[in-house]
Formats: sequence, C-alpha cells, structure tokens
Amino acid sequence: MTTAVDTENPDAAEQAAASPVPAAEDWRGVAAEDTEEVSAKGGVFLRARSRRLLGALIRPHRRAMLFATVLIIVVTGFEMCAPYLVSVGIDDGMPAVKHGDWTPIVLAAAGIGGSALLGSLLRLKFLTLAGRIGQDMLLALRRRVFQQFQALPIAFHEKYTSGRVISRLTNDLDALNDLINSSLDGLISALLNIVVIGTLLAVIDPMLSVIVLVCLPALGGLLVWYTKGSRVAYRQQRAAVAACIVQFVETLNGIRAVQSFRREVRNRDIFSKLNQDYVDANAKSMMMFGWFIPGIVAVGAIATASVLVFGGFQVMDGSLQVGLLTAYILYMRKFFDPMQDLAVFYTSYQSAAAALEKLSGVLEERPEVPEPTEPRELPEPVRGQITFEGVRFSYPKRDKDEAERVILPGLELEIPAGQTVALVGATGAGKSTLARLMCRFYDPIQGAVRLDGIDLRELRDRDLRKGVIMVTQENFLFSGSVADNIRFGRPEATDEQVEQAARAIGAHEFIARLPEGYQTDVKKRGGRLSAGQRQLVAFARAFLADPAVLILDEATSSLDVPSERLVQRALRTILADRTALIIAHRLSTVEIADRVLVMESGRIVEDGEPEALISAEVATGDAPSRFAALHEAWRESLV
Ligand SMILES: Nc1ncnc2c1ncn2[C@@H]1O[C@H](COP(=O)(O)OP(=O)(O)OP(=O)(O)O)[C@@H](O)[C@H]1O
Repeated sequence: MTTAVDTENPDAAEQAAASPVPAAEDWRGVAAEDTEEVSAKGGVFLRARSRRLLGALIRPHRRAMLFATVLIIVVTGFEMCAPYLVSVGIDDGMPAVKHGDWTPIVLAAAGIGGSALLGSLLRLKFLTLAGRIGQDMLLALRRRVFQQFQALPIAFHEKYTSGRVISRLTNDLDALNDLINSSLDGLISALLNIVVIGTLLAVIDPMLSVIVLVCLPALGGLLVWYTKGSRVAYRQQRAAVAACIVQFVETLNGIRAVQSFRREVRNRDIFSKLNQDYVDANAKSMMMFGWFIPGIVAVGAIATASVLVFGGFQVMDGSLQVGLLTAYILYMRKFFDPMQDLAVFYTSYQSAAAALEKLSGVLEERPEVPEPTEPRELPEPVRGQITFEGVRFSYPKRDKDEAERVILPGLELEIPAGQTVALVGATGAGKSTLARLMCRFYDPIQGAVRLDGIDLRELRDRDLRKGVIMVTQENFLFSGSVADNIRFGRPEATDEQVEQAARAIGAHEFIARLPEGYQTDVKKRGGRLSAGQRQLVAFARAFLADPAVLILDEATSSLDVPSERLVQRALRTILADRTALIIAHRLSTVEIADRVLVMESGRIVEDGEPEALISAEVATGDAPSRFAALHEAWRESLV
C-alpha cells in the first residue's frame, strides 16, 4: 500500500520519496482502487489518466462545446444587464417622467424585459446543447466501459467483484451524469459572474468595494472549511456506498445459499450496519452543507447591510445616485449567490473526479493475457494437438505481500490430435488449472502451451476461442430461447442445425416437450430448466460450435444416471473427431477415454489407457496404481 506524502513531516515525506515509486505503467489499471491513499506521484498519474479519458471523450465534441461556452457567456452578459438598467430607470427614467418624458423609463423596462427574454431563449439553447453533448459523451463512455469489461480476461473478473463492476456502470456513470447535467453550466456562470461582477462593483464604486473586499477572507475561509471537510465526508460516503453495493450484490448472487442456510437475518443486520454507516456519512456532509450555505448567506447579508448604510451616506452627500446604489446591491447578490453554486459544483466534481479515476483505471487495465502484437495464423483445419512444454504456473498474487504458491511446477504433456483424455485426481490437484491454461484464461510463468505447435500467446483470441471451447459445471444459460442458447457460439446457425445438434447429444426429446419447444424462454440463468437439462443445452451449444478441442470440466456431474448414460452415448459422437480433455470425479466418464492422466500436486503421476492403469501394479510391489485405487473406490461408492 502506498501512503500519502506528509508535507508537515519532512521525515515521512523523505521516506515516501525514497521508497520505490510506482512506475507510470503501474497506474494503468485498477490497482489504485485497492489503495487507501495515493502517493503524490501516484496522484499525478491518476489525474493524467483521468485527463486522457476526459480528453478522448471531449474530442469529438470540441466545436459544439466551444459554441456552448460562447452561448453561456452571452447568456451571462444578458443576465447582467438588468441591475444596470434598473439604475438607468431610477436615475434617468424617473426624473424624466416628472417632466412628462416616459421614453427613458420605457426603454429601460423594455431593455430589462428584452434581455431577460433573449437570455432565457439562449439559455434554453445552451441547456439542450449541453445536455446533448453530455449524453453523447456518457453514451460513448458507457459503451467503452461495457466493451472493456467484456474483453477483460477471466483472471481480471476473478478478482474484480461483480459489485465493483455494477458500481462502475451505475454509481460512477451517474456521478459524471450529475456533473455534466446540473453543475457544469452553474460553474461557468458562477465564475463569469464572480469575475465580471467583481470588476463591475469596483468600477461603480471603489469605496463600497472595500466592504466587499473585507468580506472576501470570510468567504474564502468558509469555502476552504467546506471543501476540506466535505472531501473527507465524501470519501467516507463513497466507501460506505461501495460496501452497501457489494453486500447487496453478493447476497442476491448467493440468494439460494442465503435462504438455505437461513442467513437472511444476519445479512439484514450486516446490510443495516453498512447502510447506517452510509446514512451517517451522508448526514455529516449534509450538516457541513447546512452550515456552509447559511454562512455564505450571512456574510452576504452583512455585506449588503453595510453597503446600504455606507452607500446611503454617499447618496445623502450626493456622491452616489440612488439608482447606482440599487444596481450595486443587486450586483452584490449576483456576486454572493454563485458561491453556493461553486460549493454544489465542488461536491459534484469530487464524485465525478473519483468516478473518472476509477473508470479510466478500468479502461486502461491491461489484460494479463494480452493479444499478440504479431499474431500467427492457425492453419485450417485446426487439428487439435495440445502440448504443455515445461509449464510452470502460479495464480497472480492478490497483494504484493502474498507468498507465491506454485500450482504446476513444470508440466510436460502431449495430447495428440483427436485423443480423448480423462484427467482425474484429488480435489485441488490442479486439474481445472490445467484446463484454464489450455483455454488461455491465464499464461504460464515459464514454458508454453501450444495448439498445433503454436504458442497460445501468439494466437489471436478469436482464433483460439474458435479452436478450444470449455464447458464448465456452471453451464451458464442466458435469458432467451433454447434455440438462441444453443446457437450462442455460432449465431448464424439455422434452426435445422440447432435441432441437429440437440438430437446428436440427446436433448431434442426434452426440448420438444417444452411448451414452446426450441422457442421456450429459459428465463434468467436458465432457471426454467433442470440442472441436467441445462447441461444438455450447454453440450448442444458446444457441439454446434464444433471446436477442434473440447474441454469438459466436471461437465456431467449434475446428471442423474439415465441422463448421464444418454450424455455418455452422445459424448462418444461429439468427441469422435476432436481432441477432448474431460475432468471428472465420476469415473463413468472415463470409460469413453482413450487415455487417463492422474494428477497430484500439479504433477502427472500416472498416464496410460484406462484398462491398462486399472490392471497395472506399481513396479516396486503389489500395490494397485493410484488410478486403480480411485476406480475401486468409485465402484464401491456405486454399490
Ligand atoms: N483463481 C485462483 N486463484 C488462486 N488460487 C487458485 C485459483 N483457482 C484455484 N486455485 C488454487 O489452485 C489449486 C488447484 O486448483 P484447481 O481448481 O486447479 O484444482 P482441481 O484439481 O481442479 O480441484 P477440484 O477437483 O476441486 O475442482 C488449489 O490449491 C486452489 O486453491
């Protein structure tokens, strides 16, 4: 964890400077999200990263933004006319009326009305234009973030929880939306008002402006107090809301486990506590806002009262006209009011800056399994020969201090094209890890995994995904029809091809019995189907995709015995022309394998044909082979 540079403590600052500073490259990604505080140098990179993203979003709208800025300047100009015209009406118009001349007062009134009307029309134009630019930018950003999340590899999603993904796509995008929609025009008008009106006040009456000047330190003090305090309160708010979202999403993702183990009350208590933290953090920031706004109003009121008294004396001694004093007081209001807008903007800006930092982190996250810069073509047709060449592998560490745990110390394995291999071994032996490396969900830290002799790191992702497909025990189905779920990997497949695939693996009968056959909606996560039926659909999907290499990870574990037999039969057809790796605890699956590999602590300890291994005795004595022992245990469990 990096720590903030302590400017009040030179030793700490020196230590921080001496400690290894993360290279610019380290800040390209989501790592900083796990860092409670960020070093000065890290902060620079984060801001640069946010700026890059903002620049990329703004670029297509530069002209429109320039036009919008000109519009808001003109609008502010029109809105500033009114107090001056009031002074003209009072000082010039009223005396003229006494002499029967209505022209000056009518002109002043018309000017006030006309400038208000024009100002309003132009503001309407500005708001629609700014709204459109903002929404276009958000649309582009939302699209980029979604695409990036989809493209980031499994390794990223294993550590980046779905709660955080949802938070990026909702909370953070909303924060930017708020800034763009409500606060940006407030900021431009406020800054313009403060600068232009400050100058106007000094020009109208330099003496009275001394009073305004005296108030400025009080205003500045209030602003500093509020921005500092609200920054802390805001950070607490963000942390609290993130914890709420994570708890919410995890509870709902695991709703079955929650209800089965009667965790509702405990989870409700945890959620209530997190929710209370959020409410407290919110209350703190509301309290600060509650003091800040009346503070600004009070300073403004004191300044106005003082100007009224001193200005009154000037009016009486004839050095200031009543109309100008009125205009001065009206301008003063316009000078103090924007301070509140600035505070509102600052609050929105903090949310938006934090959001932008996180979103830019996601967008700059480099996949741990990057696309090759010079990809090699996979010769067609893909044969499906798999080679593990001295593969050493450990999972990426979740934090820097975690010790490295080697899962595969140095795997050598050759699976010839077309072979069906069963992988067995105790839980935690590394079977799924081997399968994940074959799909290139991860890269080895040493050695290489090859498909038809080509290192997977040199293959384009789409070529690899076409050649190697994994069916896991999750069998994820998406809401939509059975047919669409089967054609998931080959969207162009016809209805006939979908049905053929279903028939081949023996799923046609149950699908035909569904109320709307292949068009039946399987509902969320395939909830309308049984676990076994979901597996059959997943098999049909894999069969239709027709990969050269098929990996089945525990894929038949949730089938009952008759369904399993059905699938076993289908499997023989499916696996006939392709390379297959089957990870199975149920050794019935092994019967269809040409070869069995037994894994233990990341090593292959036995390798041979199933029958040969069952009947083999270890060379040194009369103990059965590990596979024979596993097979025996499995047979006994069946009895
Ligand atoms: N994403 C991960 N991050 C870190 N370690 C992991 C990860 N997945 C698995 N491991 C570790 O790697 C080792 C091998 O796990 P793997 O899932 O490959 O075993 P397996 O043989 O498939 O077990 P099972 O039969 O229970 O599925 C285990 O010790 C596990 O704790």
